[in-house]
Amino acid sequence: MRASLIQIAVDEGESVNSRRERVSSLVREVAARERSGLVVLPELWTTGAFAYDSFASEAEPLEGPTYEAMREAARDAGVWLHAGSVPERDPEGPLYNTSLVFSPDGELAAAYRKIHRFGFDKGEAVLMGAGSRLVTVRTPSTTLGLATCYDLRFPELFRGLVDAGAEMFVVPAGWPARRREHWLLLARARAVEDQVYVLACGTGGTHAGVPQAGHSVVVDPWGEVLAEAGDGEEVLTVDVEPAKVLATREQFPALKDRLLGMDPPRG
Ligand SMILES: NC(=O)CCC(=O)C(=O)O
Repeated sequence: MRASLIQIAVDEGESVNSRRERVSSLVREVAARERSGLVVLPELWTTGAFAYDSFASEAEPLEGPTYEAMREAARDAGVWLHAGSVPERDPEGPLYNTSLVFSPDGELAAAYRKIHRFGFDKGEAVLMGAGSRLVTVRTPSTTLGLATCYDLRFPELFRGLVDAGAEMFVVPAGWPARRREHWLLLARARAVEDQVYVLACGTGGTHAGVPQAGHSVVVDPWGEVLAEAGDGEEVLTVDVEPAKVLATREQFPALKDRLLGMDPPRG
């Protein structure tokens, strides 16, 4: 299975509408050129993950303009498309940071509302609601497990996805350059501890004064980095072998040694 991650440069000089059109074209071009079966985009690439001031004004209903543009792009290209995330406006609730996955016929295969919101007592953490549901997507070749950016710091979420059958974690992000080493380390850690592929797609450029880490990365179930992007806009294409997940788990069956019922400390 061939996967292409499109690391988008999210800069303020480009309007949301222009970026949406540009990214729709890119999805079609990349899928055709690279012959990808799966294309992945980053977190909140319409606004930028740190552009807190524009979350409310650019929020969309689930089936809003980004949904429409991405479903058409997936269908035209005939690919599985993880369209990254959008600021979603729930008519009966708060905003959510919602990832969208489309099948090659342009149907919505899954929507995942980010569970761990970033910002402590400001930013996304106060402007958006928290999702509560783990989401996996079955494709004909593998099962994807969905997570978004800051979720990467919470290993229990990923164990939950493994227990639900995930073999490939897809993690769109808008991670800042200042913590790039955490990003790379955590992507590899999740791959090694859960013996899965990790496809982690970030943003480049600078928005809201926050230079982005870039360095999208694909890690195999042994923790080897198969490809890593630089800082700017870039496409990473990698052939992944879903059978390698089972092979790794058979060769080194650490997941079987999990202790599920440990005693609490005394005292
Ligand atoms: N958009 C995010 O979730 C940012 C996460 C981050 O900066 C970090 O975990 O560090």
